[in-house]
Amino acid sequence: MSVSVFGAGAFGTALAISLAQNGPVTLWARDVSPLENKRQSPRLPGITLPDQISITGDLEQALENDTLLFSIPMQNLSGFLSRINSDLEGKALVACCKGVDLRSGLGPVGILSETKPKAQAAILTGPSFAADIAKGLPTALTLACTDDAIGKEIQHQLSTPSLRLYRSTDTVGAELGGALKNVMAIACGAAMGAGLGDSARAALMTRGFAEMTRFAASREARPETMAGLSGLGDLALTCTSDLSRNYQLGLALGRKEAFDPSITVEGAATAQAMDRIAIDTGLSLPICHAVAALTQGRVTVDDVMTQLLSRPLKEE
Ligand SMILES: NC(=O)C1=CN([C@@H]2O[C@H](COP(=O)(O)OP(=O)(O)OC[C@H]3O[C@@H](n4cnc5c(N)ncnc54)[C@H](O)[C@@H]3O)[C@@H](O)[C@H]2O)C=CC1
Ligand SMILES: O=C(CO)COP(=O)(O)O
Repeated sequence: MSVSVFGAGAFGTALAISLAQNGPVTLWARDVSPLENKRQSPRLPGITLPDQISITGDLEQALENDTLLFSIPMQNLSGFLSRINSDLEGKALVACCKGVDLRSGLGPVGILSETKPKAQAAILTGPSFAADIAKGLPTALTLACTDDAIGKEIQHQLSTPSLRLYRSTDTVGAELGGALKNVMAIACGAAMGAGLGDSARAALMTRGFAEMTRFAASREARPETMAGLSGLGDLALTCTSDLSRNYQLGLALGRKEAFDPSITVEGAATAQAMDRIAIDTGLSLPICHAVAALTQGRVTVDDVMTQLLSRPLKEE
């Protein structure tokens, strides 16, 4: 089966580099010139693309392959898919992005399924920094697809000597884990940036995980998915590493420093999307609510901590 990756940012390029160990890969980019000139992505400087990767800006050509990976930021995924006229029947569409779409409240699998119902949607998600994947460092991810036979094919096709994929049929749980852990990483970064300490971060990670699990249960996701790579695994990575952009945004907010708005930070829009869902459904999602207010500049870290700590005492 042949593979195309759409989106030549850090993650799309890293995946293409890893997959090139298995055979030819097509990498579609909005702007091919930096890739063609230097055989490097500006988002992954210093890492040269292997010859197995063909770069193209021609959407139709890239769509000819059987398995299509979408590494486009979440808030742009729906708009990008609307540019594709074909129904992509018979193809496997693998979401490689994390978040909840602000307009629809859907995750990436939901967007793929709604836009291209004749194709098979799946998601590749879990703890992985693009630079680690591109360097061939060992990484384990979740590949979730509701059709287990197709999931098995994709799992084998996308596993490489350094990228180990675990399979699941719980696409809802997998997409929620990846989306929500970014919100929690902003909260943890903010706590650390404001000097609140490691104990506060541990509390936020744990209560954040409880919030993720509670919301996932309301969507009938499986608890073990939340406890796996796509949930707890990615939460642990993103809430504790300075390499995470979501955590970096949190640090900047906690330190009252500016943050470059061109950097892809999925958790900010996702917090807003989750806050809307919480209002609509009556579910309690206090950390999502706090991060939505914080990233929109409506409150300070001090306000957020006062709000969170003054909530009524409850059972764990
Ligand atoms: N960078 C990382 O370590 C990881 C990123 N991810 C996820 O991958 C997704 C993409 O993130 P990155 O690659 O890191 O971001 P990035 O900022 O490095 O790259 C985003 C790419 O998407 C392209 N793009 C943006 N809007 C587009 C549109 N409307 N049409 C076509 N192309 C468009 C940009 O040109 C750019 O090449 C995010 O959802 C992120 O959460 C997941 C795991 C690891
Ligand atoms: O999703 C990631 C790690 O699994 C990357 O995290 P950031 O988007 O916060 O950099």
